[in-house]
This record gives sequence, C-alpha cells and structure tokens, in this order.
Amino acid sequence: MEQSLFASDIRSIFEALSLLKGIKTISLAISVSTRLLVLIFERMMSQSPFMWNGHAPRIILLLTSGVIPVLVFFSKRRRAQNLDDFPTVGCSFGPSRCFSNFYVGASRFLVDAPGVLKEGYEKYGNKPFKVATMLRWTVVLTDPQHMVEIANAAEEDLSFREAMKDIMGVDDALKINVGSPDHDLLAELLKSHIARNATKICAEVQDELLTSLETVLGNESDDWTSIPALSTVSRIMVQTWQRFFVGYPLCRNSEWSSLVAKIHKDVAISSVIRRLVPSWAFPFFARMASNLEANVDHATMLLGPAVEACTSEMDEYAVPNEKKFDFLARLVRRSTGEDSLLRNLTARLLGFTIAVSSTPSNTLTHALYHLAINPEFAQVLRDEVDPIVQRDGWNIQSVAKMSKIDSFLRESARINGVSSLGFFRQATRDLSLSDGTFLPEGCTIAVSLPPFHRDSTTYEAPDEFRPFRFSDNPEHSITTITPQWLFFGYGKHACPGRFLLTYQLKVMFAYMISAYDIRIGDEWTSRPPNFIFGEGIVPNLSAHVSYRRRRDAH
Ligand code: HEM
Repeated sequence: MEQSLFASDIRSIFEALSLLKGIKTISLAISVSTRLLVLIFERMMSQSPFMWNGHAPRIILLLTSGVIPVLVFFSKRRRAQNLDDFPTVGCSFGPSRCFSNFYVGASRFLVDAPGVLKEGYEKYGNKPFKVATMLRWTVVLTDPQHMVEIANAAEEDLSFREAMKDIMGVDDALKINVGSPDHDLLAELLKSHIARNATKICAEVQDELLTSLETVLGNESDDWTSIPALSTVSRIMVQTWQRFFVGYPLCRNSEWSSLVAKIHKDVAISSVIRRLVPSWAFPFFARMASNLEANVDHATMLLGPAVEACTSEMDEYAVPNEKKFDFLARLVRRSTGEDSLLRNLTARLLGFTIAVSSTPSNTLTHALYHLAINPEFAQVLRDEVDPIVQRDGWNIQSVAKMSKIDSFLRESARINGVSSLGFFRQATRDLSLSDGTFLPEGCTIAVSLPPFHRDSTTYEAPDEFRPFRFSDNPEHSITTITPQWLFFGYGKHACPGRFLLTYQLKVMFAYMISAYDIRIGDEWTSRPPNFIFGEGIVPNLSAHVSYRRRRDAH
C-alpha cells in the first residue's frame, strides 16, 4: 500500500513536471512562498534580534529548502478524507491520496484559483468537484439547489462556526481571542444595535469618515496628489470602524490606531503562515513571527478607561437606556465570567474589528480603480450626487436615493468580488444532500461564486463592466439578498453588517467623487490587475490613484 502510494507520488510528480503549465505554476508558487517567508523572517529579525541576528539568510534557506516542505509533506490535514468520489480539478495526475498531487494542486490554486474553478465548472457543470487549497481538500459546489440547501442547513449538520474557526485558526493555536470572529455574538450585537440606533450610528460613522477623508486626501484645489489606493482606503475604513466599535475619543488616539494596525498585520502574517505549515507547527512559527500577545496587552491598557466608563454607566442605568448604549457598552454588558475580564474583552473586540477589516477596503478600492481608469463615469455620478446633497445633505434617506452609486459598487463587486469561494461549511457528521451527494464527516465544502455572478442567463454580457446596469431597479441594491446575488451571502448567515457597511461605502465613494477629480496613476493604461491569493481577490496592492480637490466642491 505504502509502496504503491510512493510510486504514484513519483509518477504524478513527473507527470506534473512534464506540463509547462505545471512548471510555471509551481515556480510561481515557490516564488510567492519564498517572498512571504523572507518577509516573515525579516520581521522576526527586527523583533528578536538576539535570536536571529546574523543567521537570517541561513534560516531562510533552511526553511525554504528543507524544513517547511518536510513539515508540510507529512502534515495529516493535506490528505483527502474519503473524497475519492469527487473528481479532482487543478491537478489530477494521480489518486487524491498522493501528497504530491495535493501540493501541485494547492500551489496552482494559490496563484490561479479563478482559473481552477472555471476549469471545474466547464468540465463538470453543476456537479461537485474537489480542489486542493493550501489548508485542505475542499469540495466545491456550483448547483443553485446545493447553495440554497447549504445556506439554510442546521449548524448541527453543516457547521459555519467550525469552518470559520478552521479558516481563521488563530484562536485555538495562540490561545488568544484575536482572530476568532465569535460570529454568533457579533451577529447578534450588530443586528440589535444597528437596527435600534441606525440614524445615530450612521451620523457618527459619516462624521468619522469625512474627517479622515479630508485629512488624508487634503484640501488643496490646484495640485494632483498621488497616493497608494488600497492602503489609503484601508486606513480610512479602519479609523471609521473604530469609531463604531470603541467610540470617540479612543478611535482618534494615535497609539490605539497604530496598535490596531500592528495587530491586523500580526493576524495577517499568522494567516499566511497557517497556509504554509502544518497545524501542529503553526503556534511555534506564529509566535515567532508576530507580537500578537504583547500588542493585545498594550491595547488592553488603552481600552481600560473606556470599559470602566461603560461599567459605571451600566450601574447608573439598571434598565438599559438605548441612547446611552453604544457597541462597546453592549459588549461589556453581554460579557460574563472569563469573557468579562478586561484582556479577554479587548481581545474579543479586536477580533471583531479584524474579522471585518479587509473586505470593506477591498470592495471600495475595486470600485475606485474602475472609476480612476474611466474618469468619464464621474460626471454621471456627480449629476446624481450633487443635487441630492444640495437639497437634503448627507443622511440615511439622502444616501438611499443614490442608486447609480449603489449600482456602480454592486457591479464592481460582481465583476471582482472579494473571494471566489463562499459558504464555507464543515460536515459535522456523514450526511447526504437532497440529491444524494454524500459528504463525509469532517469534509469542508464551499460554493464557487463566479458561476452565479457571471451567469449569462441572469446578466447580459456578464463579463463586461457596466456600472449602471442595476440603477433603474431598487430591487437590485447591493444589499438585496437573492439566490443570484451572493456577495453578502444568502440564508441564515447572510451578512448582518451589510447595511451599515453599504452606507459607509456609498458615503465615502459619493463624497470622493463629488469633492475630488480622480484619475489613475500615470503608469497605468488599463485597470491595475487584481492580486489573487488562493480564493482571495485583492485589488492591486501597489497602484496609486491621484486626487485633486474640485473648485466647486461643496
Ligand atoms: C465588503 C464587506 C463584506 C462582505 C463581502 C461580507 C460578506 C459576508 C458573507 C458572504 C457572509 C455570510 C458567510 C456565509 O454564509 O458563509 C457574512 C457574514 C457575516 N458578516 Fe459580513 N461581509 C462584509 C463586511 C462585514 C462587516 C463590516 C461586518 C460587521 C461590522 C460583517 C459582519 C458579519 C457577520 C457577523 C457575519 C456572520 C453572520 C452569522 O453568523 O449569521 N461583515 N459576511
């Protein structure tokens, strides 16, 4: 048995290498992994010079050439769990039990997930197939009937929570709450808090947004200012969400903001490491490469006074006074036992902010690139925004009328997306879907989103960016959930943050267009290409966008 496995491993390696595409993919994946490792170890050196000083090149060489491949090779989680019934896409040179088959497939998926998923859809239509992601084999579903079934499945059968825990992973491995989105509580707090205080929350979010936008983009009217698009949008978004999560004045405390940024980076590094090393080696590498625990300790110190203020308010208002209860106060009120300890509470709060940090910035930047490369769209949008704002100002009702802005954002999200896979679930027992598709216990499933969002029976010219295709139909708002529009999910777990988020995205986009001329950096003649990392679709990381304050801006 072992011998035949080994032989098929060797055969599959040769088969893979004989294909030019395979070679290109593998070399790309190696170069991506090596660059990431170099980044990680540069950081390790700067954090712990006593340990790494002078040895970094050797350590990097050792890890990239030996230790990591060996660790990864013998990692159990890469083996297929009884998924032989599902055809393999991305690499099918041998049985899926082959380690090499997994790694060739996973390397290709890392750099070309949309291509792999397209290949699967073209080959198998609505039938499930499996792909190797860096974390594990994943069964991919494209059938609308399967999607609806998964979206409404009971947690006891197909677990959303287990799949999330598995993807984020930081919680268990580091014994710290950061990175664990604790979705149930966050979803509940969001639903109750936002629904009851929408007007007040939107006004605060808007105040924070416009203040940081003006600070970052400047007020000069004659000169173009060129700034990196994604990192700038990210900075503004994070600042705005801090106003929502911890409130004023802490959200404007520069020490707090820089800690939040550092913690985001720590978690991002941990998440990359998780994809490169087996789970048992992850805590060691993650601790070495990040300063998560010390940064959370520091954040705990800063959050202390705000939590104390909430506690004394709670004592004052034995019956909750809705007007006095912001998000942090609600979290304090809902946290009991170990969760109410200041450090755990801080970690949990940071976990929430991290869980929702990158997708909003990615969504806005995707749209910004479309606009910056096609500045002629700006005038159409201004013709909508300017009269509304002159008449009604910026508020929930006026922003709701901006249907062209909404349509532009939705079309950009349809064409780009933030992930090519959604609806990750883990089977908690052996079970069968209604058409008999068997899912063994422990297997991970996900839905491929492009077949839904680029379906020619739903969309005319589905691959074309037509920014105003949804603007005449209020049923087609970006927040509307339908079985054809899955950007914010569907069914039980559909995103509860989407209304506030969309308000924020619309205000930010509309304000930028109304107050600034916007154009893409001189080096680009077409829209800067997206960066693909596994199923993640990130707007170009380095492209610049130029802004110039409009003279007649209000
Ligand atoms: C562009 C940004 C965002 C996108 C594309 C997005 C998308 C989604 C999707 C697709 C789901 C459902 C996942 C599934 O069924 O597997 C979801 C769930 C969720 N989202 Fe978002 N989201 C975004 C931003 C946010 C923000 C800003 C918040 C909070 C402030 C948030 C909070 C949540 C929560 C708590 C859940 C879990 C709901 C539950 O457990 O029932 N999301 N999101």
